[in-house]
Amino acid sequence: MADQWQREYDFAEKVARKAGEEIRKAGESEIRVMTKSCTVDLVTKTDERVEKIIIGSLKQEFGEGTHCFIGEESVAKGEACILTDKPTWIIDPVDGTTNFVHGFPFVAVSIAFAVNKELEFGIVYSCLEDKMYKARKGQGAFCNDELIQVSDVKEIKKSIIISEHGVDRSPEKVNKIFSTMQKILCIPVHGLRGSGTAATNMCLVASGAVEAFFEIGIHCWDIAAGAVIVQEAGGLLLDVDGGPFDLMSRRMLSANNDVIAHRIIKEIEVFPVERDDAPTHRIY
Ligand SMILES: Nc1ncnc2c1ncn2[C@@H]1O[C@H](CO)[C@@H](O)[C@H]1OP(=O)(O)O
Ligand SMILES: [Mg+2]
Repeated sequence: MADQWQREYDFAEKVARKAGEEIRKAGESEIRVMTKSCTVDLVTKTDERVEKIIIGSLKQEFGEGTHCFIGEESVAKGEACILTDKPTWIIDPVDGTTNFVHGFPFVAVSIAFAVNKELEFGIVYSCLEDKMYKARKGQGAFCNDELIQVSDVKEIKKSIIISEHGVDRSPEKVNKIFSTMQKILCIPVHGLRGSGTAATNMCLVASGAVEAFFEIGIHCWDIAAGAVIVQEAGGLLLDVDGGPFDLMSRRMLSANNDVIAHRIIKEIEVFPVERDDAPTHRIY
């Protein structure tokens, strides 16, 4: 059916905008910060409240029990993080919580929808910049309703690459992350960047501002919506070892093309992380 999921897609955009408005308003008053797995893994009442608003609105619109939900804060409170064949919303209410707490101006709402374990569409609302990124499978990617495309740069020495360092600060992991960054920086590339939100980072790949973004330790809700946007903008998604992308693996490389992707993969020092859908799942 040509316009199957169109109603969900249109509604998701409205909900993302409403969530973004809530985040903007909340950022103007005092933000009470709490921690989750460790002292640098931050969460606020806004994360929890906005997730409730998003899931509540979706349930009200589409009926209780018809869809499944994977939301960052619900999973943090012990709900399952398993992707089944059922229509499933994958939600990060505030991607870039650390940025939000500090007033660093990149914070995004990320909402994706999957059916039969395939992503149908993704919405990333970068709410402080007021940029609405969206893409639906087979229909192109857009920022504020204008078509976006990945960059056509093929020379790694003319690229900007994004990576982040996550919240796990064990020296062995930090060493691996910085060793990878050092090798990439010394190729040399034009620059290394990071906006502090994975969802926005993926939109920067999709809109051609950078050539690639990779991270190990990322969660499915950080990247599900961005994954559709990158692919629909002509980019590709891979595992950090060059294998197929797996949404639940917590390993992701998005790039404008396979030349850039494989040049970066040569430099990535992989370290183990527990899958999002591991039975013993712990967030960190
Ligand atoms: N353990 C982890 N490792 C790596 N990235 C993580 C992470 N936990 C969260 N992130 C996400 O990675 C980016 C910064 O590294 C943000 O998008 C952040 O999402 P969050 O703000 O929703 O927690
Ligand atoms: Mg996130």
